[in-house]
Amino acid sequence: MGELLGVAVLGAGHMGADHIRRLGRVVSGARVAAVADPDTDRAREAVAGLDGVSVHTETEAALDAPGVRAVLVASPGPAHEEALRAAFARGLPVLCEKPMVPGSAGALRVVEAEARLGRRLAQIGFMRRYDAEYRRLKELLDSGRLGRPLMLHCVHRNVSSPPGFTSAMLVESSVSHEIDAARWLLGQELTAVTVLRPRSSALAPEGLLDPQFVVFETEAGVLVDVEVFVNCGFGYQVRCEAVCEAGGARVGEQHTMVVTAGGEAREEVARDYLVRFADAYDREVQAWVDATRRGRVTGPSAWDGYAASAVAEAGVRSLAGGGRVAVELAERPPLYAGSGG
Ligand SMILES: NC(=O)C1=CN([C@@H]2O[C@H](COP(=O)(O)OP(=O)(O)OC[C@H]3O[C@@H](n4cnc5c(N)ncnc54)[C@H](O)[C@@H]3O)[C@@H](O)[C@H]2O)C=CC1
Ligand SMILES: O=C1[C@@H](O)[C@H](O)[C@@H](O)[C@H](O)[C@H]1O
Repeated sequence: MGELLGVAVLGAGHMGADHIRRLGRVVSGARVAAVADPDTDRAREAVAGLDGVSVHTETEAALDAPGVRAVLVASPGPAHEEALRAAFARGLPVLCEKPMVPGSAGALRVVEAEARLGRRLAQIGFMRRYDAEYRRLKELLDSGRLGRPLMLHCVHRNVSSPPGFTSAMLVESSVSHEIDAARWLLGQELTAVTVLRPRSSALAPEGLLDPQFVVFETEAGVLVDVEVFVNCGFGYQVRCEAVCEAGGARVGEQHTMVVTAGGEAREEVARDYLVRFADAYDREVQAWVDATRRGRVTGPSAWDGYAASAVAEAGVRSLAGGGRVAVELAERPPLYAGSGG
């Protein structure tokens, strides 16, 4: 069906390399046209075996490379605002990894820049919305069969944190997924956050507050708790249980194979998000490619990215000893009516 969508990928690290593989070999309708990464060796390694990809050190050079019609941003969060603005300036649709921009001020600047364009160009990489289990949970909650949701209990565990991961990033980077998932599942904004600090694990790097226990309140009085533990050592686990007036539902427990041998049953645990959410990333990127080729923008919006950053920022203030911190959201521009919570 027509010409392949030429994509410029910014950042060829863990996520960028995986998205390059996905665009080049998994999804249909797209090809990698250009890659930008200051580490050109890493970029070249990521595109090995793919034809017709130009490699650059600068964002602008990649966006202006021949054949580029869309952008996938997989650079570190602090580089996202500049990348989004460069894409907007060229009218290029963009799939931007989370967090859209760390910090509410920069995230709001992105929302305002897109609102000035008068049309959506950005989709934010909250892939849980494309995970089969989370989608079933969303459908069940929306059906009303369980009555009104009262609480969500969430678990988010990583084997180990990457170098440079800070205590604030447990909220800004890891829990940003639960913030978006809760807003989406419940169809409500989160209005306050309290971050509690249990004693830190001996497996956590010196000075890292890990684990943390985060409690969100929503505008309709639902409580959402999240255990986030990014150096648990034993596996990647993401779970969510909804407790409603007429029943409950859990996701995230069966995403595995159970091996029975030698008189015992052994359950495999994913090692990381690339394994646990492989299908969700595939569906996310395929949906983005399909919509982009039809001239549409769907999925989590820049407003959803902003709301997640504003909630996370309140969480970081709470983590720093602020107790219960209220979330202040800017007025939602009409462009985003019906978007997210
Ligand atoms: N959706 C998800 O589940 C996940 C999302 N992420 C997000 O993906 C993004 C990248 O994370 P990782 O791949 O883990 O980081 P990484 O550190 O593995 O890779 C980042 C790459 O970006 C490059 N880079 C740095 N500045 C750049 C710039 N201005 N322009 C282009 N490239 C630049 C670095 O040289 C590096 O190769 C982050 O926003 C992160 O939060 C990461 C892991 C999972
Ligand atoms: O987005 C992600 C990482 O950036 C983050 O660091 C991890 O905690 C999450 O599990 C992963 O999905």
